[in-house]
Formats: sequence, structure tokens, C-alpha cells
Amino acid sequence: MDIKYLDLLAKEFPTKKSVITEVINLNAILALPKGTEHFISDVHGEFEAFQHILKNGSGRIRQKIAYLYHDELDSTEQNSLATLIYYPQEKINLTKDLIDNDEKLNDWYQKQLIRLVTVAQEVSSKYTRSKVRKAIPQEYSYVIEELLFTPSRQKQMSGYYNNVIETIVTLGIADDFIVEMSCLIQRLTIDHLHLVGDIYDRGPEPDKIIDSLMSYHSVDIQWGNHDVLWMAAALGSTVCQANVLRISSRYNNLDIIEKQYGMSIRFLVDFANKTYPNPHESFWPKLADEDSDMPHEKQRELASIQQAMAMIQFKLEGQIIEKQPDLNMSERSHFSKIDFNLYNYVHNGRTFQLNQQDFLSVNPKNPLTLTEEESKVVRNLSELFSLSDKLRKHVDYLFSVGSMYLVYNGNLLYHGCIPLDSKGEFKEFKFNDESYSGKELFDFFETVLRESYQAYSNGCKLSDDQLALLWYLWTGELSPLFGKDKMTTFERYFIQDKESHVEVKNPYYFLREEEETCDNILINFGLNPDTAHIINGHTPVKEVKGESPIKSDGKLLVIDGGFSKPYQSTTGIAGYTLLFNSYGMEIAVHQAFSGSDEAISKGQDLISVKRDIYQPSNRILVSQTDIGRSLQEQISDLLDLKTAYDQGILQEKSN
Ligand SMILES: O=P(O)(O)OC[C@H]1O[C@](O)(COP(=O)(O)O)[C@@H](O)[C@@H]1O
Ligand SMILES: [Mn+2]
Repeated sequence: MDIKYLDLLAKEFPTKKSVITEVINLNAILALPKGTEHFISDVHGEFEAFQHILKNGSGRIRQKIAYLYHDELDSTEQNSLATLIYYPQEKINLTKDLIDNDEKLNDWYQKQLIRLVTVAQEVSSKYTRSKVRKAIPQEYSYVIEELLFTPSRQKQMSGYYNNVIETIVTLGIADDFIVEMSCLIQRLTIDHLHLVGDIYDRGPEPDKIIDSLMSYHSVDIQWGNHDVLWMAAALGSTVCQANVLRISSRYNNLDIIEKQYGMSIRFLVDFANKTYPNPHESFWPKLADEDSDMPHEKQRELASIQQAMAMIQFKLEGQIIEKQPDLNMSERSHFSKIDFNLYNYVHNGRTFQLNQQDFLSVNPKNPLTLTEEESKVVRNLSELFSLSDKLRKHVDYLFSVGSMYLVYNGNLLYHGCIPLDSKGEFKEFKFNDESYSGKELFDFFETVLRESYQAYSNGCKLSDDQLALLWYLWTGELSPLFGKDKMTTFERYFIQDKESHVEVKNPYYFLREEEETCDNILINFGLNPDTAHIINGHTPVKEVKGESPIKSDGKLLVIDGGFSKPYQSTTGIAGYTLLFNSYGMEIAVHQAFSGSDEAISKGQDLISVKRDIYQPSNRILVSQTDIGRSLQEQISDLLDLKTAYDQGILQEKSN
């Protein structure tokens, strides 16, 4: 090994003894069971449901409780302990309301504390002490360490536990202590979280999801089409900004724009009210059940905004399509194709009649040109997007932990698809005389995104190519994040005939049922098809129609979390998440989440079934993971350093 590198390493390990200690420590870590990976996708702004699944580790905590307490506690008591761990403060408050006798309450506290310590011991058992120590909150570190690290039998017998726990209750810090212990259990149950895309759109609180991810202990993100739409909007893409505003008004989520991201869009509301005061019914907002009694006038205003933004969107999209023939999307430049005398347009030899004639902001002679007022709206919006510090912070975060795909512990993770032709060959996307397919296509778009981010961070405007490609990622036929032949937004607004609304999925979505397809993909990404899995988000699994999230005999797993309330009628249940721990992989099936209040009062996890994907014959150890491989490299470097000390090439430094 390079002597310069050894010299550097020697600064951290100046003596032979310190080298040996570290080698023993790292070797011990390699022999531990692998940590639990948790995969979640398509959370679509549903913060509460997302939090619930984070808190319960997709049922993992409830499993641990069942394992520890199957003899001692019945299922209701086990649920109650689980709820305490997920929502400690709320559960304490609820209990205080129910128990008005101090003695009984103290008794309750003591019981719960002992149970929490037992669960915490169980979930910390597969980590080194040093890792657990780092996760323990400062305030009670001494007591928690004392309770966790000393053999429980011995202490239970001597009454030691009861004594410590009694003191906690007498000192009046039991509430705090329970909260800290519960958070520690949550923290230790999941070692690493993968979010397989689509944090944004449809639901009300994507910003809170990102905030909670930012404080989560270990996470990566595979960008979804909706995430990239917001990232591109933040980087100054006006066409993506128009899409974001259109979708936000469609789902009554303008508060995200105005309150959370601090953009004051009064000018847009005024413009929309004036330009489209009587919007067509197809622009009416999609409301959550709890908002269904929204006053008509407010709904009308949202529809006006949606229509005004849709018109701007279709113009800007048409402009990009005409400027960039390489996108191969001329069919999607709708306004250029409309006959504004007959209000119809011809597509594939068929004439489609439009369902409305309200094109008040469109000049039939120059249908793609923004009016002066629209230009002003676009300029103002663009400025607002560039000024939002919070959005900027969130997008910085998405770039820092996110990517188009990820290879992690021998598995391949991506949101959408690998575009294929009907024979299963990788489809080529041609742009500026270059062709990209398979992994190269993902890498190409990743570079486009990162270079655009760099340019924007340096205060530069994005190039036309960059702007075109970012928008294409959202909606283009060969976008690995989208995976359909077209996005029929225009048709759904303007054409009655439902046939025109169909979006045809890329052949990938039926070919992924076959092992050969999955093997080809895995090989293309440099993975071993005999052991690797593909983890895929994006498409709701239609369980009601008999579809399974497990494809190709378990090689590919679709884990659309089905969080999005407006889509739950399609899926039949809410959706799926995945766990990968030292015993193998299992899919958790979730029922629709009806709010944390209900979860607390009913004490239910809403996870109905677990399906095993694969179970290796032996437990998987850290040595078999990516981290394990890097620890093995560190050990080998340290052994080189030891040899250098042994042979006198380097001198030990005593301090
Ligand atoms: O139901 P909406 O809001 O009109 O959205 C439909 C659009 O969303 C998409 O399904 C994309 O969103 P997803 O990534 O969540 O599937 C498009 O294919 C479709 O045109
Ligand atoms: Mn998606």
C-alpha cells in the first residue's frame, strides 16, 4: 500500500495497539446480522400515513412485541404496547384520561417502562454498543445504557430494574423517559430507509415528508417523476412550474405553494378569475373526502386557476416540442393541431370534437404564443420559485441524497421503468445524435439533472436542451421515470371520448413478469441475476383485479405504497412496503390509513399480511453487505499498517 496513505492512517491509529483494537472492532461488526432496510414509495404528500409506517417499521415493531410477549400479553395488550411505541405522548395522555388513580397510574408506568426496556434490548441486540450508544438521546444516556447493556436476568432477579424504574416514576420523568425510549426503539428497528420516489403531488404535505426525511438517521431517495417535476420547477423550468401549479390547484393543495413555500400567488388568482371566470367542469378540483363540502365559489376559483395554468402549460409544452424535434413529440403539441373554427382536431385519421370552446387566452393564429398577461404570470411565478428558501433547501436535499437509480446491497432500485420494446430489447432514446438505453439512459438523465442543478447553483439559466430534457423526464415516452406512451392531460380536459384518454404503458410493465427480462436488466446494471432483486415503485398494484406486487417469481417487487387517497379506489387496499433484514425479504400489505387519531385510539397497525419473498438458509451478516465490503477494505488497510509498524517502516507514536 502507498506509504503516504499509511502515513495518513497512522495519524488516526498511532500505535499497534490502537490498530489491533480497531481490527477486532471491525471484525466484530462484520459478524453481526445485517441491519434492516425499509423500502417505501409513492407517498404523494400523505405525511401522516407515511409517518405511521416509519414509526411502526412496516409492522416490524409489532412482530418483535409478538415474539417477546406471545405468552404474557394478549393481542390487545400487544397492540397497546405497539401504539405506545409509535405515539408515546399521545398514548400517555390517553391513559392519563382513563386512569384517575395515582397508584394505578404508577403501576401502569412501571409495567410499560419494563416492557419498553425489554423491546429496546431486543432491537439493539444486533448492533455494536457503540452504534446503540450513538442513537441514545443525551439527556438520559446514563440510565438508558445502564438498563440496556446489563444482563437482564441477573438484574431482574435482584430487583435492580424495578428500583431504577421506580425512581424514574417517582422523579416524575416517566413521560419523558417513555418518549425517549420509544423513539430509540423506532430508530433501532430500521437501520436504513429507501424512498423509491414520488414524494410530491396529490396529497397535502410533501414538505413535511421532506422535513422528516431530513432528520431521519439514514436514507436515500430514487427520484420519481413527480419529484423531478418539482426539482425542475425549482431550477427555473417554467413549463414544469405551470404543471406544478396546475396539479396543486387540481388537488386543492395551493397551501403548499403559498404557506409552506411562501409564494404569494394573488396575481395568478386574479388573472385566472378574470380570464376563465366560468371554467369547464373538467377543471373542477379533486377534493379529499374531508373537503367535499367546500363552497362552490371556492371550487370554481380553483378550477379557474387550473384552467389558466393548463392553457399556459399546453403553450409552453408546444413551444418545447417544436424547438426540439429530437423529443419526437410533435403529436403532443395540441394547440398547433386544433381547428379553432370547428373546435376539433384530427389525430391518427380520427376527428375528435372538443368538449368546450373556451380558449379565451389563445390566439388561433399563434396558438403557442403566451398573451402579455400570461407572460407576466409566468415571469412572476418564475421569480417566486427562485426566491423560496424552503423549496431551495428541499431541492438541495433531494439532489444530495437522491439519484435516478441505486444499486444497494446487491439490489437495484428505481421508480419507473427501463424502457423496452415489445421484444424486450432496451429502447433507445436519441438526442443530439447520441443514443442511450438501459443503464446508460438513466446515467444520461442523471447527468442532465446534476448539470442543470450545477448551472442553476452558479446563477446561470438552464440551456434549451436542459429545459427540454427535464420536462421530458416528467412526461416523455422514453423517460425511465414515466414509462407510458403519452400523458393524456389535454385529452382528459378537452375530449369526451374516453378512448383518447388511454395512456399505454411501456412493454416493460408486462415483460417484467418474465424472469428473462429481469435478468437482462440486472446484468445491464452489473448485478448478479441469481441473487439480485429489482425494487420498483410508480404503478399502483391493482390487488382488486388479482394483480400481485411480486413479479417474476420474486425477482422484481412493486412497492407502490398506495398512500395516495384519491387512488385508493384503484388499488383496493392502500399498498405495499418492503423490508429486507438478516432473515430475508418480506412484503408488508397495508390497509388504508385513516389518520393518526384513529391509529392511537384503536391501536391498530393496518398491516394485514406479510409475504415472504426469500429466506436465505443462514442469516445475512454485515460482512455480506456493501458496508461490510468497505469494512473489509478498512481491515486490510489496517493490517498493512500493522505490518508497517512490525517491520519498522513506520514508527509508533505514543501519546
Ligand atoms: O389523476 P391525475 O391527477 O389527472 O393524474 C394522472 C396523471 O398522473 C400520471 O399517472 C403520472 O403520475 P404517477 O407517477 O403518480 O402515475 C400520468 O400518467 C397521468 O396522466
Ligand atoms: Mn410515479
